Amino acid sequence: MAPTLAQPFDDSSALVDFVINQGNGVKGLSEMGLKALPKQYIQPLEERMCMTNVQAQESIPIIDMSNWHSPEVAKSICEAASRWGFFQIVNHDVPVEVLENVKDATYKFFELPAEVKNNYSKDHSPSNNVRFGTSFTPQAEKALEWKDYLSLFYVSKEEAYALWPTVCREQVLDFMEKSEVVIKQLLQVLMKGLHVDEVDETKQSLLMGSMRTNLNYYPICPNPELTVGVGRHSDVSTLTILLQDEIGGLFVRGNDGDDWIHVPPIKGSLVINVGDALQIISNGKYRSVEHRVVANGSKNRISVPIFVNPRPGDIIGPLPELVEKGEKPIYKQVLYSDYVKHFFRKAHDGKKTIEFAEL
Ligand SMILES: COc1cc(/C=C/C(=O)SCCNC(=O)CCNC(=O)[C@H](O)C(C)(C)COP(=O)(O)OP(=O)(O)OC[C@H]2O[C@@H](n3cnc4c(N)ncnc43)[C@H](O)[C@@H]2OP(=O)(O)O)ccc1O
Ligand SMILES: O=C(O)CCC(=O)C(=O)O
Ligand SMILES: [Fe+2]
Repeated sequence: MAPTLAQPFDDSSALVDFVINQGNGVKGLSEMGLKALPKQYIQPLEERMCMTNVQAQESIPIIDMSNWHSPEVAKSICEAASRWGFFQIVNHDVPVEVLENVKDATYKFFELPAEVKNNYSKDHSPSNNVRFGTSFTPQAEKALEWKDYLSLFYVSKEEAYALWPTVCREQVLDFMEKSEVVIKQLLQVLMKGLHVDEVDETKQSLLMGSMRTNLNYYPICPNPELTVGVGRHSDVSTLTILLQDEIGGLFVRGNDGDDWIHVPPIKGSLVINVGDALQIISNGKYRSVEHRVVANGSKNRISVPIFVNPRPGDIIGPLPELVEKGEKPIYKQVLYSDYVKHFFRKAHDGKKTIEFAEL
């Protein structure tokens, strides 16, 4: 029986069929006008956001990039990456219209009919490099997450033109291309902070040899307090460059390890965070920090992260420059694609992914 508002889903397989197999996603559930959250999305108490754990006085650093190569700015970037793992940048070189265009394109993609979006799902997409999905890894999760996404792994412009959805491909390509300048500035400063003065081609390729952009859509949720948009995790990237809209809802783990800090939307800014790959490469000097996204009861939210990564075939481990100076390595050498597969095969579990690389 087709789900209706009066008779939403008779069993779990009907929900999975509607949300995952038919490509309606949580956007489809939200637009049915459900009065209550389906039980599959109810998170255990300990995974729900509790406002008493929010540190309202704290905030992650906001860094003005107009003088990015000055010693003062470089120092604040390196300090933010080691202390917070997260910061926002303003006055960077990515034009504001590029940011606006990619947000509009994200809405355009999610407004497509479910059967069109479903052509990009794991079961139907012509390539693993383009994937429309919902939640994080539904087959491994006890409770699902209230998020739909399109994930685009960049290989070449030609492949993007051939495979990526027409409604968003140019805008995503433009966002990725224009962000490269700031990514290189940040990596140069961060490497200098490790006393690695030259980022040669080999190092550049290790740090930013592959890129993936996700378009995230968090629709209005009937009981936002019972679920999550994205559960606690750290990214597996080197750096993540995140564009969020004006709604808010991203929280970052505070320095004391218990509290959460909201990342307020700032028009024209980009949120930067250190991923596990950079924590490993820097032998723990720069920290990938746990973060999560809450669901919203009255507004749809979008975000567009660019995950800047090593290439899947790269071996990552603490930089030889650090170990040669006598630093004791705390991580082993791992094949990056093995690391990423380990991340994707389990539900979000905070900072646990990095244990895969610990010595
Ligand atoms: C989606 O919500 C998210 C995502 C994130 C992502 C954070 C990141 O940092 S993404 C950066 C990922 N790294 C790369 O893209 C590096 C380059 N790519 C690779 O190394 C490979 O493409 C691969 C990702 C390792 C996939 O390798 P492959 O050999 O093709 O193996 P598969 O069998 O296709 O995939 C393994 C396993 O992972 C699942 N998966 C793959 N890609 C994605 C994806 N984009 N989104 C979700 N899940 C993906 C796939 O389903 C497979 O699982 P099975 O159970 O089917 O075996 C952060 C937070 C979020 O909420
Ligand atoms: O939507 C956000 O603000 C963050 C999403 C996120 O953490 C991710 O996609 O890895
Ligand atoms: Fe993330």
